Amino acid sequence: MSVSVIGGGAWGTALGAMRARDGEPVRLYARDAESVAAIRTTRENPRYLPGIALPASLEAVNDLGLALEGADIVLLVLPAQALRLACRDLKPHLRPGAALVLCSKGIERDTGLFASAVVEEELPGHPVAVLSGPSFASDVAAGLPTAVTLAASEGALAASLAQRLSSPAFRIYAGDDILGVEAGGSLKNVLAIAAGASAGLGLGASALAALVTRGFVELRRLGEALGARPDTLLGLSGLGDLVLTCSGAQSRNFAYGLALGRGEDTRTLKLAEGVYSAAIAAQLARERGIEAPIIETVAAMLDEGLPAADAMRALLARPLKREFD
Ligand SMILES: NC(=O)C1=CN([C@@H]2O[C@H](COP(=O)(O)OP(=O)(O)OC[C@H]3O[C@@H](n4cnc5c(N)ncnc54)[C@H](OP(=O)(O)O)[C@@H]3O)[C@@H](O)[C@H]2O)C=CC1
Ligand SMILES: O=C(CO)COP(=O)(O)O
Repeated sequence: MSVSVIGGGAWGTALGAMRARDGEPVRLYARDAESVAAIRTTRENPRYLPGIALPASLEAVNDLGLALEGADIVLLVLPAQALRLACRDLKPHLRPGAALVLCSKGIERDTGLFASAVVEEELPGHPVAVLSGPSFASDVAAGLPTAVTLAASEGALAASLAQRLSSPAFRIYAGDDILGVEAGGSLKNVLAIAAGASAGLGLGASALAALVTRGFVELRRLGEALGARPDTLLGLSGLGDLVLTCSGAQSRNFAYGLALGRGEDTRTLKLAEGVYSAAIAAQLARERGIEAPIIETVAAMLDEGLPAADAMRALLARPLKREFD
């Protein structure tokens, strides 16, 4: 069963390198011809993963047809907002029955859909799984130990993909709660922006712990309202990834919040999926009558220009209440 990776950014390159480390041939599609040329000649992806040597059996290509030729397992590793259009480009080249493993962590802004629902609409008939959990691209590309979740609606598919895609340093736990995995992976990015803003304002480690904990309450409330199972949200793809992403500036979402807190320019920062998911996450919460003040506050900072200091003051000024309702 051959594996192809679509998306030559940090995460696609890291996952391709992880699979190719033991000499397995893996094709990595990047739409940017310069990145492809650089990977082929220097065995590095200088734009997205500088300084990390890529295995020789990872073949970078700029042609979707070639990337997907004979591929039985296709990892889609794209920003959530780019996924729908990319699916339309992939469609004519996909092998019938090829399994699609979705690696985006975000909510489509215009529809409120997670990746699996987008792919269901655009590429019906393909078996679908989602891969998510605490895993920085640079750690995985460097071969450091990582554990993540892979969920598919059929348990047998999840188990076989987990077996096929795991490596000694990349442990994949199988599951069947696609929506739970997607909700955790998307909402933790929004919450990490709040954590970064708190750090950028110099509010200290205690405030950070409070934000992460109360953020997790929101992740659980909204995740469950969207149909996630409680256990999933407590697992690697929920609590696990929230903890990692709120742990420091190695996270792009945390780094984005840090810049907001410090009043720095955010325009040149790397992809932070939470920026694109915050407003729709807040809307999904409102529509379901879910109290999500941290998510609402992040959306207000991003979309209404609410200064980070005012945002944190507003959170602190909320009426006191029981911890658990
Ligand atoms: N980085 C990480 O540690 C992790 C990331 N993720 C998730 O993976 C997803 C991708 O993130 P990541 O790889 O880090 O992001 P990057 O910003 O590093 O890379 C994004 C890649 O997607 C490509 N791309 C964008 N739009 C399209 C398109 N329409 N067709 C083809 N390629 C396209 C970009 O190409 P171009 O260069 O031409 O713009 C680029 O190669 C996100 O949802 C992220 O949350 C999940 C786990 C870990
Ligand atoms: O999803 C990630 C870690 O699990 C990567 O987080 P960032 O996108 O914030 O860097």
